[in-house]
Amino acid sequence: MSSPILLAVEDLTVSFDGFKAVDGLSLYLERNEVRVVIGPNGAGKTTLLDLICGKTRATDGSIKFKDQELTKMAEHQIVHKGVGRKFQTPSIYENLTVAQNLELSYPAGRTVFGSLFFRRTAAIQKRVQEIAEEIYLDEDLDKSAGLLSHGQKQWLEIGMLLIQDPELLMLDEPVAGMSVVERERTAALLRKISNNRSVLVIEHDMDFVKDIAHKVTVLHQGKLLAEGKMEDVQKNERVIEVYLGH
Ligand SMILES: Nc1ncnc2c1ncn2[C@@H]1O[C@H](COP(=O)(O)OP(=O)(O)OP(=O)(O)O)[C@@H](O)[C@H]1O
Repeated sequence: MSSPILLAVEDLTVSFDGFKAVDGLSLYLERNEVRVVIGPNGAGKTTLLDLICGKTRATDGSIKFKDQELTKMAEHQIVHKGVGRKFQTPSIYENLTVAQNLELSYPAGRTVFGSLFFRRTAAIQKRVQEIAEEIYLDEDLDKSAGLLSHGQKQWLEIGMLLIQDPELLMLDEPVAGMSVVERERTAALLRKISNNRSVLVIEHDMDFVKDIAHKVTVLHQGKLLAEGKMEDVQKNERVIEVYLGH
């Protein structure tokens, strides 16, 4: 049987000119877990995701994904291992349709960029349809992505990651700027996604966090301040002092 731990971060540190944005952090993420990382501005949340996806190099410590060390790998290799990352601003192709955006993200899609319109195989179309249903965009497949609402654009980008079937999906503030209804649908989407993959989310919206988190990790000044179920973390006096009380 495979280990329940999908991602093991141990003693991770990154120092920018002597300033430790992430400082001796350890964190273990299980398969099918939704983990939310919270903490005040500058706590090191985004830097943690940057380290895991290879955008930033660690100064010290280790990041193991399925027992393989990621800290020395290039970003594209990490993607290939099964780690998907969504940044705060959606990076979709606004002048292509929803379907085309998804097709381009299909694992073989980029290599057929030039001949995209001739290579819509049945397998790709089926997968695009499945993903579009999952992200609530199956009725908008032929719509230009630029015409979608802000929330729909966020879902499309999640779909563009899902079509690559990552085992770990990382999202930076996925519901920022979304309406209440869009937030609820995003929570349902993330719960569904985690049936067969792990999700690591940075979020400031506490109602949303309560809705999705199996466990919460609180960072403060690059270090682990608290970790556990949201109901317990909420009662932690230090967490209230540095973050939730504000
Ligand atoms: N490349 C870099 N060079 C120098 N300092 C950096 C770099 N990247 C991040 N930092 C610093 O590290 C600290 C942590 O930043 P980070 O963006 O990870 O915080 P955060 O918890 O995501 O905050 P927010 O909630 O505001 O997004 C900040 O003080 C930031 O200025």
